[in-house]
Amino acid sequence: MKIIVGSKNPTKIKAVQEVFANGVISSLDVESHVAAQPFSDEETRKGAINRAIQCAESIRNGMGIGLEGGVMYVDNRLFLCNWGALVTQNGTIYTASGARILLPEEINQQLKSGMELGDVMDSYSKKHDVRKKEGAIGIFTNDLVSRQEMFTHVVRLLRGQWEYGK
Ligand SMILES: O=c1[nH]c(=O)c2ncn([C@@H]3O[C@H](COP(=O)(O)OP(=O)(O)OP(=O)(O)O)[C@@H](O)[C@H]3O)c2[nH]1
Ligand SMILES: [Mg+2]
Repeated sequence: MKIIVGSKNPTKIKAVQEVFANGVISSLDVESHVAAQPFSDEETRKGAINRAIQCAESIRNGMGIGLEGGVMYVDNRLFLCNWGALVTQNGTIYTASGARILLPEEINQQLKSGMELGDVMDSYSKKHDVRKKEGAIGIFTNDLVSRQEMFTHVVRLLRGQWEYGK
């Protein structure tokens, strides 16, 4: 099975490689066509779908997978959210959401000022390219759950729905 992942972020690519271990996985830098920092479940999910569609349309006899991180509010508290989409060669779209975790209020203020979480996380954690390594979810779970592990769970949910629907 040929699969194109709509990102060059290694946490996303490795998640798909783990779940589709026998697949032929490649990656494509595609636009999410949503804000660089999605601010709701709907916008984050749309970004994942947009990525997956572009990937599916770029390959014959293969599938596209889009993975998108974002933030959303529950009771006025800012949570990290994650969404994935799988688009089959006949255009069927499966979606699934991933783990959520509360973000510190100071990060909420910085995102509301227009910053991207990835940039905020690097300065907050005094690390480089957190978005490509443990992720915000890794930082705020004391590395118990990494961004790749979180996306792996999302991709399993996508694959499971695809297999059930076959
Ligand atoms: O450090 C982080 N740890 C995380 O756990 C996380 N989840 C989301 N984001 C940020 O939210 C925006 C959209 O996310 P995103 O899906 O576009 O991710 P990305 O930009 O890293 O990948 P990609 O666009 O190259 O595929 C980007 O600013 C991401 O950095 C995170 N940053
Ligand atoms: Mg991005």
